[in-house]
Amino acid sequence: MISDKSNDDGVPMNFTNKHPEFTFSWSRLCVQTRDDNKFSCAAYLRGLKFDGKSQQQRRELLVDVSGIVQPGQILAVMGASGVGKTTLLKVLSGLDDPSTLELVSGTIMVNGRVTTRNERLKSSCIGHVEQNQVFIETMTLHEHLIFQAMLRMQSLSMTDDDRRACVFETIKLLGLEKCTSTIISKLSGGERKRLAFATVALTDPSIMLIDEPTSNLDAYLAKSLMDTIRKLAVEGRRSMIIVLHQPTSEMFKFIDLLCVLVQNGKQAFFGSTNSEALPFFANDCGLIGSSLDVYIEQLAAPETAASKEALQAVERFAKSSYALSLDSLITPSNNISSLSSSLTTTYGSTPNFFRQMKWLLWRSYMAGIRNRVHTYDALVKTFIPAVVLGLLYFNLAHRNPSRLYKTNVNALLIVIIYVSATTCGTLISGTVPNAIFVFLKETQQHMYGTLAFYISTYLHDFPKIILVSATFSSIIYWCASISIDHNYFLHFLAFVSTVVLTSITSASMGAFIASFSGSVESAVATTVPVLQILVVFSDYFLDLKRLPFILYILPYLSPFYYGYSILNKLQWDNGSSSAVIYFDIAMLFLLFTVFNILAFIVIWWRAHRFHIAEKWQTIIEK
Ligand SMILES: Nc1ncnc2c1ncn2[C@@H]1O[C@H](COP(=O)(O)OP(=O)(O)OP(=O)(O)O)[C@@H](O)[C@H]1O
Repeated sequence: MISDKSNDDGVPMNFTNKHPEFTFSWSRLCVQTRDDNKFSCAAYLRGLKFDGKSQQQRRELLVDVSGIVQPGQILAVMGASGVGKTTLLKVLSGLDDPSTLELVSGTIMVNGRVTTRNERLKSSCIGHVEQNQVFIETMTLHEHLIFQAMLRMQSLSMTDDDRRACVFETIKLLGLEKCTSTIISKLSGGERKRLAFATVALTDPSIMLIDEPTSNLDAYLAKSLMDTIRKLAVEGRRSMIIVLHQPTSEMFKFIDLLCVLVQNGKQAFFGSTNSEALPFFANDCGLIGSSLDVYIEQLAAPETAASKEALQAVERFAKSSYALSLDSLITPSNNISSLSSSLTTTYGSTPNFFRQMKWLLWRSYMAGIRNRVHTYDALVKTFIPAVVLGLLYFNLAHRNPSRLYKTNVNALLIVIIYVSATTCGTLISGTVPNAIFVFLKETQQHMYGTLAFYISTYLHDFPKIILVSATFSSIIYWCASISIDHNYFLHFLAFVSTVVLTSITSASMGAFIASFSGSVESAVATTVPVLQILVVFSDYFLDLKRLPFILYILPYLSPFYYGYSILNKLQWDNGSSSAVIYFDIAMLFLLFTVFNILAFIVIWWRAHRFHIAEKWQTIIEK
């Protein structure tokens, strides 16, 4: 519940100013989909569609949509489900996905100056509360906001204590005190909505775009939240755009401007809620009724069920005096004074690298300690096969001193590195795609860079990989009494280190596969067969000298080839082939480094490709 007190007290200090005031306008926006029929492997893996342009069937999502909102005003975008309200908000903030959407034409302006998607994304002054905000579900509400405050609040002069105080005020403002320590996955729909709003409000943006703030809220909470939004807009001189799905007459009290979209993303109205909307719908369109919610209900009807008047609303609006006066307000300006307060002066500054690392590691730790499923999964995958294999091969030397002994030990060596490497490879590919998904969202807000993300993810997962592979190999080593060396302890250390090194190399391959996978499922489904194929090239299953020429390179890419070679020499050569062992170790390190660099490059590319494409386009157009 939102306490009356938080609203009566007014807007907290940190939300009331300092940001520049921006008039936000857009003119004749037309948006189409890039529907692609052609199957492509990259598209399957990433859900992205780059090629096959010739086979595209484009669909119009927005047609000639224009509007303007000034500081202190609230604009509500309304219309039936699927008419393009969310698409409009995403295109305005720059959070649209250029791989599936194409902004065909139109201009988006701040203080009359035309902006690019990249500029809007970079600016700390545009805050977008998405319909389905991405959260790390195992964090508590308070931890989530602390993380956001530490990396997302732009003011460099703020101390960590100031940031904590802002989090406290935001929680109070949105009536979230009751669930401060609740894990996000356990929050109700309404609480998630308010948390999403709080996350963006923390950054004190001048322009706020909020997708369906009142859905999932009861009437009292919806009214209280609208009251808060109104205060943020009026007292904080913000330009607010909200999407409202089911407007009630109560809601219109909070709104200054109205933009109505109808089927296929066409604009049926833009203007003032009080003085223009009622006369337009009643007199110009001839709709039946006397209140705005009744008119909007009629406009939201599907084409087959809509009245003749409702169907003509788009045409009537285009010819109306309201459209003409809107056109005169949204013409781009080359005025120098408006340039001086342009978006480029509000680019967010990313915190320094060590701060990024510190808070990313903190978040991974806090989220990780509650992720019991993942911990149990790793334990089950480590202990059960280790105990089963340990029992099957128990005391191998004494049980089986025959000529089969060597064959059995070699089989056990390859089984150990294969199971350990696959467990570690899938451990990484089973978590990294989700982390990348959150990273791609957060990097748009300039919270942290690719390097800090990659290193912190690695530092968090690295100890787990070492623990899993060392525990697994140690259990089997001692159960099977593998060592025939006199120096048991040294042999044991070399053995376990080899299994760990092979496993972290396989994990780096898992990271590489995960870096371009669209989901955990596709990453794991690719990592397992890749490792299965590579184990065949370990020199255990095949006579590698007889390989066809075309496959000649594969053993050199296989961590199992080097790992098995080291274990084999440690077992039977009694230290006589140390030069070969050093070469194998060096190759494992090389593979580890190369695959990590490749994974980093792919993740960096995914985070920056649209910026680069936009920059190229600007250079070409110049
Ligand atoms: N990236 C995309 N690729 C293809 N089609 C899309 C894409 N994004 C949106 N659409 C389609 O565009 C239409 C408008 O979607 P949008 O989410 O903007 O509607 P909406 O008015 O916000 O609906 P709702 O009120 O139900 O949230 C829908 O038919 C949707 O399927």
